[in-house]
Parts: sequence; structure tokens; C-alpha cells
Amino acid sequence: MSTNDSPEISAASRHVAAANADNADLKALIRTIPDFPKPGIQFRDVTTLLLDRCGFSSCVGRMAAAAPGPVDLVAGVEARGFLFAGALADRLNAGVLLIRKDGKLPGATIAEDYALEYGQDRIAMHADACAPDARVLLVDDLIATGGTARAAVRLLRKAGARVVQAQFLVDLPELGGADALRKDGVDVHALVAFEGH
Ligand SMILES: O=P(O)(O)OC[C@H]1O[C@H](OP(=O)(O)OP(=O)(O)O)[C@H](O)[C@@H]1O
Ligand SMILES: Nc1ncnc2[nH]cnc12
Repeated sequence: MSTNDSPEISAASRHVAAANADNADLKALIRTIPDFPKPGIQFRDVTTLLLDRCGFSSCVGRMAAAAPGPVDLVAGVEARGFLFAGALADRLNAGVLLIRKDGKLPGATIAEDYALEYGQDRIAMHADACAPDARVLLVDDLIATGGTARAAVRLLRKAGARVVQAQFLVDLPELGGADALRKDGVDVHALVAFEGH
């Protein structure tokens, strides 16, 4: 039996094919934890989707299907974004570019400050991580205020990259991040949306 005939891969492929407009099957795998990490935040917990073999595979397959042609690199934001970046880069035959919380990368870095829905942070990447005009797809598990993704796009552009798309499993549209990122000139694609914070 060839690898493509394996029952697990066939099941995952069927899930990719079964994608509907709002990806309700994926949405159902994401758990909501109220009041985490602080009162008033509805935390959209993707760990439950990650635990599901077909759910994660379908998610990455649908992300790959939405990619705008070949890309050189998939950039992922620490920490949850790394999971999607690694799997997506493998599907797209691209390299993986790590955008980390500041202070973790060993080489010369460039960094950007940003505001979160529930705090303040700073991300960094290696200054020499991408060639000029490299086609980079940015991916993260979720976009809320857009602070993280917008800082990541500023960083990538500072490094000379062309950010050809930003993809997210989850969009929280009421927080305006995806719209702000579009105004920054980025093609934004998200698989599911949750109303409410
Ligand atoms: O659109 P924003 O308002 O910037 O929020 C989205 C970011 O918040 C979460 O990461 P978090 O900083 O909590 O880090 P983690 O992945 O390490 O948990 C999420 O994974 C995004 O990166
Ligand atoms: N509401 C939320 N749920 C999960 N991750 C988040 N990151 C920022 N806001 C979030």
C-alpha cells in the first residue's frame, strides 16, 4: 500500500474536501474558556483542535489550499504560530522563519514592540533570515487586535520580505485586527471567526 492509500491520510483528505464556507467542523473543535487570562476575555483555545488528528490536518490542508502560489518562507509567531508554520511550510515546500519573543534568538536580531488584547510585548527575528524580496506567508493561530501580526509584518518588511499573505485559524473580527492588517496592505485569510472577545 502506498503512503497515499493509508486510511489516516485518506480520512484527512476527505476532511479537507469537506470544507464548507465557514469551516464549522474546525470551529466546533475550538474550545472557549471564559475569563482567561483575565476577567472578560473569552479565550479561544485551539489546543482542542490540535489534539484532533483530522482537525489539525484539515486545518493545515485548507491553509495550504488558500496560499497564493509558491512561497519561499512561512513565518510563524511564537508560540502557537510555530505549530501552524512548521506544518504549513512542509505542505508548501517552503522554509520556516521563526518570529520569537524578544531575547530568545542567538543571532543579530531586529525587533518590534506591540500591544496585545491583554498586555504588551516585543517580538524579534534574525536580521538575515530572509533574502530581499522573499515571498513570505505569515501564519498564526489567531488574530485579535492585530498587534502581534502587524508587528510581525513590520519586522518582515524591515528585513526586505514581501508578505504575500497572512493566514490565521481564528479571527476575532470585533477586535479589528484583520481589517487593520488589510489596511496595512496585507492579503488576510482566516478559516473561522468568533463573535465576542
Ligand atoms: O492579535 P493580537 O491581539 O496581537 O493577539 C493575537 C496573538 O495572541 C496570541 O499569542 P500570545 O501572545 O498570547 O502568545 P502564545 O502563542 O505564546 O500563547 C496568539 O497566538 C496571537 O499570536
Ligand atoms: N481571545 C483570545 N483567545 C485566544 N488567544 C488570544 N490571543 C489574543 N486574544 C485571544
